[in-house]
Amino acid sequence: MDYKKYISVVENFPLEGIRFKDITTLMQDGEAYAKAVDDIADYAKDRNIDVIVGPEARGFIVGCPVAYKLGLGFVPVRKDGKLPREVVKVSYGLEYGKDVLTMHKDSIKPGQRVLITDDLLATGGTIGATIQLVEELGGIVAGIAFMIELTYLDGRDKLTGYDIFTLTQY
Ligand SMILES: O=P(O)(O)OC[C@H]1O[C@H](OP(=O)(O)OP(=O)(O)O)[C@H](O)[C@@H]1O
Ligand SMILES: Nc1ncnc2[nH]cnc12
Repeated sequence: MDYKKYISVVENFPLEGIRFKDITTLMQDGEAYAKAVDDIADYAKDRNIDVIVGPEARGFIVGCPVAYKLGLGFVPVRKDGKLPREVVKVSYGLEYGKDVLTMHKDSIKPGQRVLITDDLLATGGTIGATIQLVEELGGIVAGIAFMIELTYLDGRDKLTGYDIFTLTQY
């Protein structure tokens, strides 16, 4: 599928100079959204995944339907102050800011094989922080899947040693 046909590129959002890749137009199209989920689920199938992990908010849009399709659980990674029980925390930088991510301490069991999902790989800050949280809990990052990769930001360089799958690249 030519995913770029369904993704909108918005200039200067949310800041001057950023070319925002908007997946809401892809999600609006049932066939394109289903194909994106199926392609990521196919990638995950041979990787012996126990659980899917995705960061708020767009990581949920990708990870939850993949988890449902594979019959697996989904663990949310959330910004600080959103999860009600004991958490592990990490701070990280993004293409346009800085934030703190958290995960419930009991959400991953040591040795579980994890697929991390998100809509987009930019600088790799969000996924680098998500990997740190998963590994702090003893999880094994068995794969990382994105709909979009912004190759000009070299996010992959922060993720060397991990298996990365992306549906389309800019
Ligand atoms: O590779 P990075 O430089 O970390 O950038 C990519 C991240 O930025 C966006 O999330 P954002 O923090 O804007 O939050 P949202 O999903 O809640 O919109 C996007 O959904 C990725 O998670
Ligand atoms: N250029 C971009 N478009 C959409 N989401 C993003 N997250 C970080 N950079 C982004």
